[in-house]
Amino acid sequence: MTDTKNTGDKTLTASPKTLTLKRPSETGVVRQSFSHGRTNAVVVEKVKRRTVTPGDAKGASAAPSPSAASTAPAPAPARPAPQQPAAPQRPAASGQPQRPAPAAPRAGGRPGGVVLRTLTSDEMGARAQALAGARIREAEDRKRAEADARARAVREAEEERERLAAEARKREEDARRQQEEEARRRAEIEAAKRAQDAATISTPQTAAPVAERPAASAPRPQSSAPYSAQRPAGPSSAGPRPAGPSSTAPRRPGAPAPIGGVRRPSAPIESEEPVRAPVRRAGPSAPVRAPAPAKPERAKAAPTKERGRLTIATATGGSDEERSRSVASYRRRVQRLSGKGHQEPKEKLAREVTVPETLTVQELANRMSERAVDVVRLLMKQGVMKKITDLIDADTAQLIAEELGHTVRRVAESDVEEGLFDAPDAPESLKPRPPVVTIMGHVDHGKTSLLDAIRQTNVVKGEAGGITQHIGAYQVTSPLGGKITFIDTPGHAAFTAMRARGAKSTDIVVLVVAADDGVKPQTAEAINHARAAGVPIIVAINKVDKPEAKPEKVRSELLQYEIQVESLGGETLEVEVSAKARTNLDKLLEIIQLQSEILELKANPDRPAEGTVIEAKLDRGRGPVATALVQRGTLYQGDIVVAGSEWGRVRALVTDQGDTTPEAGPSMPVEILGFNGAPEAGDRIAVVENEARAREIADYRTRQKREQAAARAVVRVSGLEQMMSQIKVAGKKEFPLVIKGDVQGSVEAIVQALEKVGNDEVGVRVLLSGAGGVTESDVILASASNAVVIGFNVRALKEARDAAERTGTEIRYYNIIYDLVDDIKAAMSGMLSPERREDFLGNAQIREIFAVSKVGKIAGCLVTEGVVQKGASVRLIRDNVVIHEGKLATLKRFKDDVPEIRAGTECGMSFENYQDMRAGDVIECYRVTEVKRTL
Ligand SMILES: Nc1nc2c(ncn2[C@@H]2O[C@H](COP(=O)(O)OP(=O)(O)OP(=O)(O)O)[C@@H](O)[C@H]2O)c(=O)[nH]1
Repeated sequence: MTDTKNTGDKTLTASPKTLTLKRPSETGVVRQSFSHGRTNAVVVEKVKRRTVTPGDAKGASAAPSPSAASTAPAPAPARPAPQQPAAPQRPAASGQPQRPAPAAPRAGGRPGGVVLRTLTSDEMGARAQALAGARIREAEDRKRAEADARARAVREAEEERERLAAEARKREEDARRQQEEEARRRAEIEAAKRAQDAATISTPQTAAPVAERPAASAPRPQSSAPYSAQRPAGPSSAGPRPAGPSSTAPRRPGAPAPIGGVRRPSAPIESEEPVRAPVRRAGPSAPVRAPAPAKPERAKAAPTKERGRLTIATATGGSDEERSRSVASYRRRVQRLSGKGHQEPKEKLAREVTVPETLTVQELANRMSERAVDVVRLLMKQGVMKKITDLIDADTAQLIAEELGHTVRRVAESDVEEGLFDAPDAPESLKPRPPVVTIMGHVDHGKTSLLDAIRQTNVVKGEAGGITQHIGAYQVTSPLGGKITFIDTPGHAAFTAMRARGAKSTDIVVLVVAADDGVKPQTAEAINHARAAGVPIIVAINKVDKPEAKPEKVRSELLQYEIQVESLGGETLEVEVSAKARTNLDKLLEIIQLQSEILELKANPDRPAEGTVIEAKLDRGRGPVATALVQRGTLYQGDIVVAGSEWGRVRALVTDQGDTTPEAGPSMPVEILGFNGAPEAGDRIAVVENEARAREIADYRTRQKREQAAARAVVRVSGLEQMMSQIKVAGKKEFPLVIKGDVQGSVEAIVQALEKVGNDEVGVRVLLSGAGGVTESDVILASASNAVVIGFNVRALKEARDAAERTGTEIRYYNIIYDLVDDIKAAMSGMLSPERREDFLGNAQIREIFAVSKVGKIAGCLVTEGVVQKGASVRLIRDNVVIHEGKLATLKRFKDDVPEIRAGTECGMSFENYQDMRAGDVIECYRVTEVKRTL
């Protein structure tokens, strides 16, 4: 232990062994500067130590002054000295300076350690200065803390206000939603009542609306779970509304008053509005209740994400914590919570849906005003997998439409033609019209000559080969003043179909019979057509100028066909004419007019026109041209017309004289320009109200045509017989042709004529037929099928000629139908397989069978009849049954090969590839020759 005494200017330290005298030799003040701006002055003292031996101790002990002895207690005898020297003594021994130890109160309350000297005035000044600085800083800190507290209080008040405002909005939304729920529930109950479904209305109407929610819509978004779970607790647990900040919360004008009272600001909102994490986080007093597990995580993550973000709120001095949801965001959230399924169901409109025979899924959906995807879903439910572009039939469409609560009106596609033709006319609107006369008769009996004579024109000379090849229609004026329309039908059998059409649109048939030729097959045919059409006949006995003319014979021959002419006491008018000599032509016209007067032919001219196409062609300069006969109404230039699968706007009307006319009344033959394509002879023409209708009808007819063609292509097998015949047809050789003609009628006639040329084995196959020149595409089509192109009264275009040369396709031109048919017939004959003709040679009987090595079996025979020749065909007959047919391989007389053996001679025979001969078998020998056949 060491006792230290402060002796004023020196310090005496006594220990049992050593006594150290410390003298302050140097002192100073060191100023310490700290980083936070404070400074401290420290007094530094340097002490010199001197070590004294025990001998010196006396002197040393005697040396101190009595004052010093009285103040310093004698340490040595009072306290036991430590055995080992104190650690601090070592540095003292080394003579190093020692800093005074800080004064620490000892247990006895006496200060121990080094006694410091008093502070200097500088030190005191520095200390006072430091103390003053510290006080100033302390005051500043206090002020700052107070300011912070105030700002925090303001912020908290603001935040509280925001939260209450949000709460008020929430209450409004709740109220609105509750009303919607109520309305929806009422609607559901109404619907349930309508359906008279007792089960669905079993839910009590007085039940809390929120409690019904999950039941009303099973699949709810996940987020709606806490909402619905907590919702009942809200209004019930809220209790009476406390007067407080909530009463000042902004309320939307017109919005219903919040129900259920105001909740306490913290806990209920926390638990009910877990999404509002930022607001909750900001509140210092907001305890985090236990909401859905995911939500607090999101709330924690938010601050790190938003840290450092510059927003308007932060820029204007606020903080992120003060942000609140916008009304739109709130609305979105409410929508999300309520889910799509909770939207008030739209009132269902039951429609009358027009369902045609087929329609696409999309089309059906459009007609029902439903979503196509719903229709597809319904179809899938019924096991029908369809895309929206797929076609469905009317039955399926009806099923779907009725499932969706609509009514169905089924319509047929053919309904597009409804009301197109034959609308009845009021009797008072009917006015007399000219008769339409068709001239019929056998070939070369003078039909065209007669008409020509009547028209005083020369049509005969212009016709190729002198044969009428298409219908012409003309109007003439009778001597009695009235007009008569003539239709000139060709007389050749190939034109039967066209003639039949002519009869249909005819009021009177003039049957031309040549007096020198009498009644012929086609005369009879014409009679039948006229009868079938219910058209009266006028007999014109022609060529009476000829010396060999026998009109009486004609009259009597007609009796066979139940035509009794007037001169024989019958009702059929007859007149002897000569087209050549122009005799009795006026009489013929008079008779026609008289007959028409008897018929009282009338039509309403003041209605949209109807008519029949007599002929149609593709004219190079004028486009498609249809020769038509107007039968009812009046056709005007500019009218929209439909004929067959073609339609168009009438560009021009041309009379039989070649003049254009703005209109064509009943019974007037006229050429119509403006069709999109050439219609077919016999097609009925109708004027329609607009292009859309015309297009609809044309489309429908095109579809029908295509379907009919496809139906023809379908092979229907029923019964073995039909199957066999079809195999035969399938094996039929075909002569493919592409036929192009000047007019549709000619082409039709050619096709019919050629179809008659074939037989069971070979026949014509027309790949394409139509009016117009031979085009490049015709040639390409023909080359693909190795077909021949026929041009009747037309020529090939240059490109077509080039294509034909390139592909090696043959183009043949004709202007006479007979030549064409004969050529095709000859060509087809070449395709016939030659006829096999069998010529009997002789019979031989097998007497014995010899087995010869390397050769095989040899039959030893006797020729019983005729001759047997080497290489000839043979039949082996056993018991009258043919058991082998083949060739005779060897024929030997003894050992020599011979070409033939005559009856009564024995010989040896062997067959090609056959060994099973037996004694007693008969060998029939014959030769096969092939004969070329013709059609
Ligand atoms: N002598 C005489 N010859 C006639 C008379 N009428 C027509 N011919 C002749 O009979 C031939 C045939 O006349 P067409 O008018 O072409 O006979 P078609 O019935 O029209 O013949 P297709 O058009 O082929 O059906 C022609 O050579 C006429 O000159 C007539 O009254 N007297």
